[in-house]
Amino acid sequence: MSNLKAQRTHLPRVRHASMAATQARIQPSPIPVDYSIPIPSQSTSSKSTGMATDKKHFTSKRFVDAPISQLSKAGIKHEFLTDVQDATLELALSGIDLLVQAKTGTGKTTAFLLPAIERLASSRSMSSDKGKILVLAPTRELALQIEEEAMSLLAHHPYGVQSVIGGTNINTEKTRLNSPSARVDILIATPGRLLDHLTSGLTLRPSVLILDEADRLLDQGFRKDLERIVKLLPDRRGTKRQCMLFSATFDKAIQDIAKIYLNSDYKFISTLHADEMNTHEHVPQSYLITPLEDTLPTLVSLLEQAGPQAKTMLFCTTARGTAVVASILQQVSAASTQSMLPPIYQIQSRMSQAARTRAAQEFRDAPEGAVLVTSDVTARGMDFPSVTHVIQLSLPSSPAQYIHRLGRTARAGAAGEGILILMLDEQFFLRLPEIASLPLMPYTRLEQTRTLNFKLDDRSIGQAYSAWLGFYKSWLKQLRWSPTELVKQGAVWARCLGWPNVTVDDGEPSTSGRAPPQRGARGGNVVATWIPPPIAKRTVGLMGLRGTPGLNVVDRLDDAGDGPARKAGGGGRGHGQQLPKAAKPHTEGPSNNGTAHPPRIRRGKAKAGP
Ligand SMILES: Nc1ncnc2c1ncn2[C@@H]1O[C@H](COP(=O)(O)OP(=O)(O)OP(=O)(O)O)[C@@H](O)[C@H]1O
Repeated sequence: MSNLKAQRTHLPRVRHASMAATQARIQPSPIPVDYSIPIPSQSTSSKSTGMATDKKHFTSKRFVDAPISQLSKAGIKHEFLTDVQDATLELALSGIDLLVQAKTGTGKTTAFLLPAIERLASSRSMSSDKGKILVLAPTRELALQIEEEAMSLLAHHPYGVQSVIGGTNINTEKTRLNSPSARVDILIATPGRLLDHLTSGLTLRPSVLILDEADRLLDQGFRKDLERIVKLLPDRRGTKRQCMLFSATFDKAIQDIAKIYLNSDYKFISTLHADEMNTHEHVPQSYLITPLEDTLPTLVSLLEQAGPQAKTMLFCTTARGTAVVASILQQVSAASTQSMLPPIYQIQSRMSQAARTRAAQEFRDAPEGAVLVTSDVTARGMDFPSVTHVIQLSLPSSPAQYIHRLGRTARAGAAGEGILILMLDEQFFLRLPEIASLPLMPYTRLEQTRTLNFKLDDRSIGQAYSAWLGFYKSWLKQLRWSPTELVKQGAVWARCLGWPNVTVDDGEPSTSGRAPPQRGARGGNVVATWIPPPIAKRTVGLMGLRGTPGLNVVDRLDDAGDGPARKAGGGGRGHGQQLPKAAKPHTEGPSNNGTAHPPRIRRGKAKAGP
């Protein structure tokens, strides 16, 4: 991946040569940056990667000289303020409302926490009110990370912090929130869980309200929750509540919505210069176009080329997709003694919160050599140290999401590299105005891809297939796909994941006069064919795909979630199965990559989210 990284010249089980044959041979080169500000603790190139680093988001102002308390100074681990910290500190201390845009990884968390803590300290209020500073974040992991940073900044203050997030025991949270002796001066929350508390009796009177990743919190997914939360807080006009909204991305529409939360004299601060890209210029960004069938082998080859020392975040489109890709990588890694893959971790919203938190911690602690396969739950705000590579597999959900995901590398002036893998029809993404203006170059360093051996269970393939259809359904217009084409492509993906052929009785008596090799229970020919994974009628309806040919629609999935609900003596997929009436089996597509077909397992409780 890095051109300076040692590359393998020969990969095992070579399948075909250069993917890049049709792409221009342009080598991404980092743009020279200004290193004039001395940062003694950090070098300008990364020893492990040789990649360029960028210190230009640091100022020459020191925290020791900043207008903040000694208690706060004692808790800060950094020497120089970043540009966003410098640009916002005094304004935020004055109590004015702020809308702040600054690049990923430039220290926005300190930029909002520090002045909020200072205002609390200067009020000298030691009341036991909870959540005097209320911080909202879109994901649980981010809320936990902000809590950590708040604890560190509060190390010498007499104040306390608590997070309230979904997926954890709400009663434990309530006990602390109801305890008069527990200090919860800063409350950090995900919107859904905060609403649960507010609607079950928690009263908050925050004097500072902060929205981190504010554009995400104000977009469709969270907007209603946010409106309800604000209604459950005291009317802003009757209080002197300060509101601060931070993100790396704010489009015009979101800026307009943001005004609802801000006083009319709010200040908009952007540390992005007018002609500057929203991503870091020193991060080489490249894209790789591949047929859908080659996506997984390409991905594995990329990861192997990065080598066992690379610390990579690999973003997938859906939670179910993340789970199958993680499983495939784990199997590929375990199966080959020659595998160059480092340990594989996984985070997605279908996992228990305990497993998510554990995976995040393990990946955070890995000094180098790890892959975190993840859905968008870690796309924003997460500050994993030393991430050398960000790979985005298939379409990001928006240009803003591309920027946030890429921002998981090259943080705080460190080095990094981003690679976007798109299938052929997804190339329109590169032409979107916000993306076309970025320094994205064709990736030309992939020499070989290889054949993969893995096994996924029916349930996982079925779920990933269904999630895939759901994800791409919302991109049909841009992909120029009809619903039928979507279903056809979904079948290709299911085959890539190893959904195998079955033998069916076609119900047709032989007309050839010759005896068929085998007769089925319906008296017809037993033939090998391919039937897509079953998908519940209700899901098909919700996706707006009712009546689309090529789906294997069933009334409902069985308990295992991997086949039609079985009645005595029939249904289900397997040897000698009858063709479902609604199913038009799709028989094209690649071979199943040599995958086998293990037993079914029970399906867990359904949860929503990436
Ligand atoms: N003044 C500073 N000097 C050096 N490092 C800093 C400074 N301020 C913050 N950092 C470090 O920079 C990293 C990124 O900070 P932070 O997570 O707050 O960035 P961010 O701007 O919020 O990023 P994102 O947009 O991805 O949420 C963290 O590891 C943090 O400790």
